[in-house]
Parts: sequence; structure tokens; C-alpha cells
Amino acid sequence: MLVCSALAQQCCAGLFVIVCTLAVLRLAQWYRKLQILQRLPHPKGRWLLGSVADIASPTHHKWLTACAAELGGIFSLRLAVINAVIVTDPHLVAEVLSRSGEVEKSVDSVYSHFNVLLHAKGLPNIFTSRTDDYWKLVRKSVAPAFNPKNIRKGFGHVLQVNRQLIDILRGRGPTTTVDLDNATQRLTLDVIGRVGFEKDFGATRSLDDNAANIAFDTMGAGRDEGVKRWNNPLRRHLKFLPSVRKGEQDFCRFRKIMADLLVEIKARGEPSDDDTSIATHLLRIRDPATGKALPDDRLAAEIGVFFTGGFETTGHTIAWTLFMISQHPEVEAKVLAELDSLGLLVTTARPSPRAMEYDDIAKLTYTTAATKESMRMLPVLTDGTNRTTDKDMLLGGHLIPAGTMIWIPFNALFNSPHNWDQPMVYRPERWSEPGAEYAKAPQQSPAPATGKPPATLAAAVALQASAGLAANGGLSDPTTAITAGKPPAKQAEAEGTPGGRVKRFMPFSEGRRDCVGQNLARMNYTTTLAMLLAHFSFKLAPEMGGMEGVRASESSGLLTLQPTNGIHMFCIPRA
Ligand code: HEM
Repeated sequence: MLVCSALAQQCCAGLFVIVCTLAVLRLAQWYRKLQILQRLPHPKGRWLLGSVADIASPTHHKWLTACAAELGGIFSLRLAVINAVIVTDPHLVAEVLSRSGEVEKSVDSVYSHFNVLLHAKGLPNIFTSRTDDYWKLVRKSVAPAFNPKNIRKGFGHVLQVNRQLIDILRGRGPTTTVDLDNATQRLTLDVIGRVGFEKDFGATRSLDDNAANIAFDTMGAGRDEGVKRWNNPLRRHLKFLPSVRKGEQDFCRFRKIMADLLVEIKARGEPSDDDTSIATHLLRIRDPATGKALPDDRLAAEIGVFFTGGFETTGHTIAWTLFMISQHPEVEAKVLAELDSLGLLVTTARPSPRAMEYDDIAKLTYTTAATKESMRMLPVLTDGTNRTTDKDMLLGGHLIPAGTMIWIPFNALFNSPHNWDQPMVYRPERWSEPGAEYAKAPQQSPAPATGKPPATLAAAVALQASAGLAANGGLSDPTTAITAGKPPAKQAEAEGTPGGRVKRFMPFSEGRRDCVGQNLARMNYTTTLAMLLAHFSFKLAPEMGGMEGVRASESSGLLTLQPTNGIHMFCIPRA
């Protein structure tokens, strides 16, 4: 008995030593990483939590933009124990987005709440998955649904849903205000439902909260709860709290809508050969190894991701653009002139203009510029995209240790003075300048002490050592940064960027993980903006506080950049 107890004590002590050693090793590893990353410029953070409070704030997009303006195109950030590198230099962004094998879509990406929202066990989907075989299968199968030829087939739906909204706005009269941010999200939900799944959720049949709008409300509530739960991991352990229980119910209701939609789609029977909807492409997925279709739980999650990824993003984009145009009468005048020249504008002489056609979209060049300019200043996916380094790598001559999150926040990328002239000025004309989407040629980085840039990671590490740096691998002062083996422009050229130029504007991201739904989004927002502006003059309700009031209310707390109090406007019919 005594021997047993002594043995148990020894085992416990041994285990304790092992756990402590592992913890110390882990801590040392983390500290080494921190030391390396602290060589990059970084904002002053609190000692314990680093910049957690700044990032948790609903205006973190503004904070990140201010940091980028002060610290430059690459800087590091510590969020408690998480180390991140923020990249807003377009040449480095291009490098990150095109380097597969070294950087991967972050498993803990800012969009991972989609997992808990869309799948009962939190399995990843096309949006959140790593670039693995599952992602390749779904992306390859579903991408054809979004090619321009197939998207064009859905144009009639966009017209019909817009007509519904125009009728409602007319019915409201010129003296009642409407929350256009809410209205355009409803419209987009119906567009995605009808174009992608032959399902009319009826969210645009009425703007009032009623039984017909249950899907719209449920999707919004589920998504918001998903974000809150993801942002606060403790929530999943607090199920006894009524608010958390309600959140769980919101998730379940969301999933039920998707599961019911899947049943409805399947009940329609075998789709015809010329059916090119998203639904049909999802149903046709076959696992190459087994020849089996995706199981229903994963299919329903994939259906859900097209709604969550698409309806709010496009809806806010339309609302932000209407708002920006309404605040710039000179821009509005040019948009109206364009609509007039195409015969689309409602005027006293032309109270019933011709119906918009798909080919008009390409002719609306100024309206498109006004939209791009608002997407630059108010990018709805403001947190952009993020990756994790799978191994140590060099980025712009800086050593980035394995396991570091590389974050490309779009608000900072699109609004930093190092990328744009007068970024705070709404000027659609900038988009008619040649190469407006591309960054200026990179500035020559100062050469390292040896005069030759290191071509490899090992050389970079050796160089730091020879410069008398800490043996823990810390890099030198960033002002003597080492240039990468290949200059970024050359690297980009090698990777197929036209003329070696790299983009500074990419609201749909770039590379293989770019937005699969962008053609649908473009068709929807351009058509909707043209139709709404052709029929109404939009005037911001006084209680919104003008440009300053709305911009002060913008929030990135629920991931997309949204106006906290909506965008309430008078919709004054034109004729
Ligand atoms: C203005 C509207 C939209 C914007 C600004 C936008 C932006 C983006 C961005 C930046 C990404 C990459 C996210 C990341 O790297 O983590 C993305 C991915 C994605 N988007 Fe969109 N999106 C829009 C509309 C849509 C629509 C309408 C759909 C579908 C109906 C859609 C479906 C998706 C999907 C499924 C992905 C994941 C693609 C993949 O990883 O393969 N999006 N979107």
C-alpha cells in the first residue's frame, strides 16, 4: 500500500515536472517570437493584454488605419498571447496572398464564427476552411454558378426585387424616412435567395417586421450572436445565462432555415441540365474518392455561407454608396447625367423610362466609380483577410516566425496615406486615372550593412547574428530592414501580376481565396444603385447628424462595417 502511494507520488511529481518543462519551453518559444516581432514597428500596448482593448473596440478599423498611417506598411501587434503582423503595403500584401505553402488562411480567422453559426459541430465551410481538399472540391464545384454567363441569367430577379422596393418607397411618400441600410440588406437577401436557390424569402415584400420577414430577422440575429460568441469564448461556457441561451436558439433557427431550404431544393427533384444555380452546383458535388454527395449537414452549412457572406456585405455596400452620393451633390449630378444619357433616369419629360438591361451595367462607368470610391472609404469587409505563417518566412526582409497571424485590414489598406493621395476625400474621379487600382512602384529599402540583401531565411538570420543581435533571433532595428531576396515587384511579376504591378484596392480580396460571389455582388449593387437613384433623390434624415453623425456611428464591432443607427433617408420620387 505504502509502496503504491509512493509510486503514485513519484508519478505525479514526474508529470508535474514534464508539464512545467513543456510550459516553460512554450513560453520561451512565445517570448522568442515576441522578441522577433517587437523589432517591427508596433503600437504602444498595455503590458498584459497588448492591444486587445483597441481591437475589441467597435471602431478598431479606424484605430488600425491610424496605426498604419503612423507606423507604415508593416507593423506588429500583440493581442494578449496572440502575435499578429499587420500588412498594408500593397507589395507585401501581394506577396502574402500569393504565397501558398508558407501562409494559409487562418483557422482562427476573424470569420470563424461562421463555423459555429452554420454547423452544429462547428465544421468549417468554403469561407473558413484552410485551402485543403474539401475547400478545393467545394470551390471548384460551385465557382461556375458565378461565371458572368450564369450570373446574367439572374438579372431578371434583381430587376423584380428592385421594383418591389421602389413600389414600397414610393408608397412611403417623400415625408417619411426609411432605413436604407435595412432595406438594401432585405433586397440582397431576396436576390441571393432567388438567383442562387430559386427561393423567395419575401424580405422585400414589406419593410415592416412581420411573419414574412422571419428569415431576414433570424439570419441577422444568428449572425450577430455568432460574432459575439466568437469574440468572447467564455460565452460558450455560460449557457445558463438567458442571453447566451437566446443566442443558441438564434443559431438553431438559422440552421433550421437552411436545413428546410435544402429539403425544399431536394424535393424539386433532379435539376435540369441547364440549371446553373448555386443550389444545383452544390447538389452536384461528388467526393472524388467515394463518388458520394456532400452530407446534408455540410450542404446546409454551405448554403448558409452564401447568405451570410453575401447579403449583409452587398446590402451595406449599397447603403454606404447611397449615403456618400447623397452627401456629395456634385457626384450625384454626374451619376444622374449618366443615367439620363442612357435613358434610365425618371424625369418630368420621361416619367416611365425604359427598363434597365444587363448590358447597361458596363456602361455605368461613373456610377461604378462612385461605388468603388465608397467601397474604398467604407469597405464592408473592413477586417479584410488574414493568414497564418506555417513556417518561418521573410516578408519585406523581416523575419516572420511560424504561427504568426498576418492580418490585412482593408480599411487601413484602402485609406492609408502611404497608398493613396488624400484618402479621406470622396473623389470618384480618381478611378478614371490610368492604373488607379494599382500601387506605386515600391520604394527602395535601405540596404543592409553587408550591402547585399539576404536571399534566404537562413541568410537573414545569419545577418542579424552578425549584426550582434540577440541569439534568440531578434531582428535589427526596422529602420535597417533587410530587403527580401526578390524585390516585391519582381516577385509579383514572377507570380503573374500584370506588368509586375500589384493592387492597392481589392474589396473582394485577391488570389485563390478571393470572393467567389463577386460577380453576383457587382450585378446586384450596380443595378440597385442605378434603379434607386433613377427613381429617387435621397436626403439624409436630420437626426442622422449629417456626414459627421453617420461616420461617427460607423462600427466594425460585428465584423462588417455598418452604420450602428442605420441610414435613415427621405426618398423623394424624381418625377
Ligand atoms: C460587396 C459584396 C461583397 C464583398 C465586399 C465580399 C468580400 C469578400 C472577401 C474580402 C472575401 C475573402 C474573405 C477572406 O479572405 O477571409 C470573400 C469571400 C467569399 N465571399 Fe464574398 N463579398 C461580397 C459578396 C458576396 C456574395 C454576394 C457572395 C455569395 C452569394 C459571397 C460569397 C463569398 C464566399 C463563399 C467566400 C469564400 C470564398 C473562398 O474562400 O473560396 N460574397 N468575400
